[in-house]
This record gives sequence, structure tokens and C-alpha cells, in this order.
Amino acid sequence: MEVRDVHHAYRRRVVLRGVELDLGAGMLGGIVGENGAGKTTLLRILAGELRPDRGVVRHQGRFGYCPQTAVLNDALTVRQHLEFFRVAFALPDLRHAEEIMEILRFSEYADARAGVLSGGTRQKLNLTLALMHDPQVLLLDEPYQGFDWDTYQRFWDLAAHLRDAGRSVLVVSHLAYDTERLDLLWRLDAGTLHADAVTSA
Ligand SMILES: Nc1ncnc2c1ncn2[C@@H]1O[C@H](COP(=O)(O)OP(=O)(O)OP(=O)(O)O)[C@@H](O)[C@H]1O
Repeated sequence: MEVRDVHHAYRRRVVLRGVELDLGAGMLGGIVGENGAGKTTLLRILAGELRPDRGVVRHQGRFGYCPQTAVLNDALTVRQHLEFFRVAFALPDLRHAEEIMEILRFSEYADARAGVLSGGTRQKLNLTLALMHDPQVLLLDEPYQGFDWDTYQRFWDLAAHLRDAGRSVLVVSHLAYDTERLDLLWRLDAGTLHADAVTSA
């Protein structure tokens, strides 16, 4: 993924002032920044959901975007969500989705309606929907919100596994936990990205 000179403002509120970013295949990168620094704005631009005022975003192949808040239909079951996305992604089956559900340990909720799921389980479904078509580039906005400790660890194992399989993974968070798990770390500050040291916390 290649990002060049991305600028964005909401009316007179300038949020991004020339963002540059390179994330190759087989890299696990993180972006941290304070609340309101513009992390979600940048991810929405990278995902093509928001058009920047200026600048270029290039990525090769399929991408998956896990937004900060899960976009789920409370009346549908977990399985119905998976089926809906299977059709949208034109996948032959749900094998990969089922593997992710096993890793995140929520297969037993397949027939539960989204409306009755806990916050952490909703987030597991949100993440599964972003990963089930095995995207080459993964954009994850606070993907471990509401996860318990074991799930949090399994999330990082999954991210490392995807990186080792040649995917580009970008995790955005306001917390710089577990930076030793990352290959690259940037801080979003005053509208631009600054390379940060990857250290064990
Ligand atoms: N749709 C919008 N219209 C106007 N202003 C917006 C909009 N979305 C975000 N902003 C403003 O842009 C700035 C950056 O917001 P953004 O959500 O990108 O930050 P963030 O770094 O993701 O924050 P957080 O860590 O709290 O999620 C904030 O000042 C926010 O109020």
C-alpha cells in the first residue's frame, strides 16, 4: 500500500496535512495517535470510504476494512451475516470464515442474533466479516475493543499469521500496547505520520 501527500479537512477543521505511508506485503504496521488525531479519518480514506481533498492511495488486490463500530443488523444471526457477505464477496463457501470463528472462539454463536451478542462478540463478528475473503491488505480500526485478554492475544497471533502469509496488516489504535508485535509503527500527530520506534512496552 502506498499513500502520497494525503490532505483532508472537515470544513475548516484541517485533520490530515500531507500523510505519506508505505506498507509492503508481509508487513504488520501500527498507527497510534491521540483521540481526535485523525486516525479514523485516515483509515476511511485508505478504505476508499472517504475521498481525500488531495493525495493518492494505491493498494494492490483485495482489501478488508474493519471499522471502529460494527455495522451489523441486530435482527440477523451471525450465520446470516456470514452468508450475506459470502454472496457479496462471491465466495464459494464459508470455510475461511469458520476458521476465523474457531480462532476467535465464537463458533457457538453462529445461530445467535447480532442484537443479543455481547460487545466483544459483536467485535469478533465485525473482524470476521473484514477477514473472511482473505484480503491482501487489511485495515483494522481499534480491532480488539472489548476483547478479553485471551482473545486479545489470539487477535495478535492471527495478525502475525496473516503477515507471515504475505498480507499487509495495518492496525490503528489510540493505545501503543504491544508495539513489539509490529514491524512498523507510526504516530499520527498534527496531521502527519511520524515513524516511531518499535519497542517492547
Ligand atoms: N464527519 C465529520 N465531520 C466533521 N468533523 C469530523 C468528522 N469526522 C471526524 N471529525 C473531526 O476530525 C477530527 C479527527 O477525527 P477522527 O475520528 O479521525 O480521529 P481519531 O484519531 O480516530 O479519534 P479517536 O481516537 O477518538 O477515535 C476530530 O476533531 C473530529 O471531531
